[in-house]
Amino acid sequence: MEIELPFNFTTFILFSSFIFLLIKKAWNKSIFSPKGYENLPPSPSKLPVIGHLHHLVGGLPHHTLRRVAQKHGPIVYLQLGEVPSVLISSREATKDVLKLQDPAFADRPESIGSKIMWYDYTDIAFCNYTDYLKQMRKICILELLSAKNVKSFVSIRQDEALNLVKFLRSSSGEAINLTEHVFKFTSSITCRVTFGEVIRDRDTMLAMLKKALTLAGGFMLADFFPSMKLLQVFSWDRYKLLRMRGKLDSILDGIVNEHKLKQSGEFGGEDVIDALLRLQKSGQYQIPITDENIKAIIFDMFSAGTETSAATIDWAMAELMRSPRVMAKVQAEVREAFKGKTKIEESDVQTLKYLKLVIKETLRLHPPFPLLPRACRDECKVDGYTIPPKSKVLINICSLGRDPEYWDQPDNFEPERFEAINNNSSSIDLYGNNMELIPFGAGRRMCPAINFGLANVGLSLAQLVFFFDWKMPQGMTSDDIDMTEAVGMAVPRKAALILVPTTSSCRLAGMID
Ligand code: HEM
Repeated sequence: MEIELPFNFTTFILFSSFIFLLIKKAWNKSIFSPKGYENLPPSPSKLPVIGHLHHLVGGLPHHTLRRVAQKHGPIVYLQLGEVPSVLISSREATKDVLKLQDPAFADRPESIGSKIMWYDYTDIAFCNYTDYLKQMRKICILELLSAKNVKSFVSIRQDEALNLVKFLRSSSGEAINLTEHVFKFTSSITCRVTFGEVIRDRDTMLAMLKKALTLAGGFMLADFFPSMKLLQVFSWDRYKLLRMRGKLDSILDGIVNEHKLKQSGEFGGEDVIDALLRLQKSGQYQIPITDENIKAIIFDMFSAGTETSAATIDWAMAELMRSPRVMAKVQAEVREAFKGKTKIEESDVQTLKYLKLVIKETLRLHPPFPLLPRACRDECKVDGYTIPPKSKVLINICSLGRDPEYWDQPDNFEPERFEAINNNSSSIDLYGNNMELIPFGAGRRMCPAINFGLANVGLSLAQLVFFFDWKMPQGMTSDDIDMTEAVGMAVPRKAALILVPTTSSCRLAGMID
């Protein structure tokens, strides 16, 4: 997410007038300094009006902020425009925020993008920690993504993995866009789980989602000056968001109404919308569930479930291609485990120890959400420093995963780091217990779908390396794989991964025909 800078002429005029007004206001009232707070965390140099915003320029925010932390320490106070913000980059401070003081930091920061697209924060991911959120998270964990339901999604997952394998077999020896097909794979699973089918508007929704996720990260210029309503009104991005929301609303209205007429899910006859409609009708919850709430939650599932898993599979394949040793080792493990089988079962995937390490290492280097956004409602203390009320708190998962204090040769892709005996990293899990590795977050806002996400990633990767050998397109080597990250809330790779699958017929025989 780079900051949107208003460089076209019309906005330049508006922007100049706005800056003039701000300077005047700031001069008179010093509006943006958090007055009265002693012992704020250390800060870099600050400019009038924009505060520390200039420190975000020059790359994606998790990288620019990592550089800020390297210079100023693990807890840094930043005044991003009008928004008091705190950057957290050490294991100890993260534990303080996500574990020891979890309830105090369980809100989410506001952003125009998430407010518009996620129904005024009535979803789960962007909602503050209110009674409504507690109720909806409970529903999500007990009814929608319970271990029982995640198991019942197995047939959907296997079906879609098979479709992917069949497509790749038909393209054997040809260069294909793996990124695109992996994205289709994860979005088909999320669609079928959420809507009961791969909806005809899937591609429109995916295109909207990509744009919405880019704008929802809280890095739009207007997000930094919430009191400047004019800036919001004239924001071109806000206009784009409102148009997208209108379109999204009519698609989701159609889907919810269809479900009201006919129960159409495929696992146990109930998909996520069916389950939400059932709970709405039962009236068993203290806070009534409205149709708007249902639309917010299903867009949440669709958005949180699609790009995160797709990006993880894509990064893992890119890393495996760049590391033939690891690719050979994981292929050997998977091929040995599936030898003689006629079907790949999820229970078999669960036994693949090295594959699990590959996934862990991928998530360490490439967490889909490198900056965990939290907010505190009241004044708090972290490591003795004052965190002003309503601060935006950004936990830099990317810094934690690559800190040389916690990891040997942190930039190397070395799945073995998690298995070495007498190595502290061997006991590190993904469940929010070890703050140096928290790709699913931690504490009461931790990802409620960790098992679902890991199952999607595990099954697809196992099939990709079991059935196929992978080569670079002619004239290219694995050094040509571009590992640049793209702008987006879940940070995917910028360039598509173009690879050539080849397969041996004996491995496919009996398995997919
Ligand atoms: C590799 C896959 C995934 C990764 C790495 C991931 C990561 C995350 C992270 C970092 C958070 C924020 C946690 C925090 O603030 O502490 C989160 C929240 C969330 N995730 Fe996931 N996720 C994945 C897959 C999924 C899937 C498949 C779904 C649903 C179908 C999902 C649904 C959610 C929801 C609803 C939240 C909001 C929870 C809240 O704010 O209380 N995620 N996820």
